[in-house]
Amino acid sequence: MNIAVLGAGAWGTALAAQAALRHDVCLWGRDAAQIARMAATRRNDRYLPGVELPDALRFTADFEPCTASAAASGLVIVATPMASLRDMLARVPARARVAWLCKGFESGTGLLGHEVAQALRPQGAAGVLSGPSFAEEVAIGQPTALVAASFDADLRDAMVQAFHGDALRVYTSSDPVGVEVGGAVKNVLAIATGLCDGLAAAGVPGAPGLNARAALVTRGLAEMTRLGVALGARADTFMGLSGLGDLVLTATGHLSRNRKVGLRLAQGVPLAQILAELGHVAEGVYSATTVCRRADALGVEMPISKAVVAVLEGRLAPHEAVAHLMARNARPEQEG
Ligand SMILES: NC(=O)C1=CN([C@@H]2O[C@H](COP(=O)(O)OP(=O)(O)OC[C@H]3O[C@@H](n4cnc5c(N)ncnc54)[C@H](O)[C@@H]3O)[C@@H](O)[C@H]2O)C=CC1
Ligand SMILES: O=C(CO)COP(=O)(O)O
Repeated sequence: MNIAVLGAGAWGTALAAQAALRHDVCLWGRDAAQIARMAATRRNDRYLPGVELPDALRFTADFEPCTASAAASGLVIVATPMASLRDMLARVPARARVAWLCKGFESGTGLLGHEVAQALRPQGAAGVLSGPSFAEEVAIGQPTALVAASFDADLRDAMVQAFHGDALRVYTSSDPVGVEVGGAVKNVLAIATGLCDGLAAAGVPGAPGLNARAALVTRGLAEMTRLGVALGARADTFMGLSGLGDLVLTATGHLSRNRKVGLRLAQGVPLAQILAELGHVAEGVYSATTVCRRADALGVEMPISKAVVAVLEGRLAPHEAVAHLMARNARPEQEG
């Protein structure tokens, strides 16, 4: 299969490297100098240091030829952050089957990826590839399970054909709404668990511990599911790879950038400094406000996400956010 991967960050590079073991893959990046370095060294030292990239992987800074051949009969994968999805979808040829890897809500419009795609390419096959998958592990062939979601069965099959292999298991889902809500909200919740664990590590008296982290993950899953169902998702999607699976990974895994944001905020480091040091996108920082805005519009309660927004905006200190959550009234665990 002919595959174009658009965006040469950590995740685009890792997935392109895996797919290049079996397919003709072209990795496009906007920075011509970085692409030239990658072609010369067969490494991506800026975003995925220490990983040897396969000889067969092609690199280019030339958008049209890379997407034209994949659009004809293959697959185009958008691997940029959410903020650039609209721009990428507008540039990809209309006839292409296209899927994206980004996890978030579009700032400003508040749209999920499939909503952006519906607005820009109402007739086109579009989908999302998600699930618990740190780029660093996928890049070196460590076992990983993903979920390929689309309303279009043909596109789901194409994603399986492209990526299912020895190290990657690709499951399918016809619920892109649920898959996208899971991917977006788990980033916000990972900031929350990072905040808790950061307070504990700092030895703050009465700081939340392991009990609190388990409670955050579980109640976070409940609020993620509430929002998803209100947006038209199936509740059982949230018990799958893109919901519970990715939430557990990102909320507890030390490789998570979103979790790192929470840990560093708990140490009192200013957000701007954290983002500058990170060197990668942490989508939860940009999606948190939108998550709450969409939830408010639907009358969905999301107390953990709201506490994260208050900390990101500097309205609550991390320990105050925890106290705020603990002060909520008692309620039934299951609603409805
Ligand atoms: N890193 C990971 O383990 C995973 C990341 N994701 C998601 O994938 C998306 C990308 O993440 P990463 O690759 O990790 O980010 P990253 O921060 O490592 O790299 C982002 C890449 O996108 C490029 N980019 C940014 N704006 C662009 C534009 N307008 N046009 C073209 N290229 C542009 C940057 O130059 C950079 O190469 C995010 O939404 C993230 O949540 C999903 C699963 C795993
Ligand atoms: O989505 C991810 C793993 O599935 C990556 O999470 P972070 O962006 O928090 O590193």
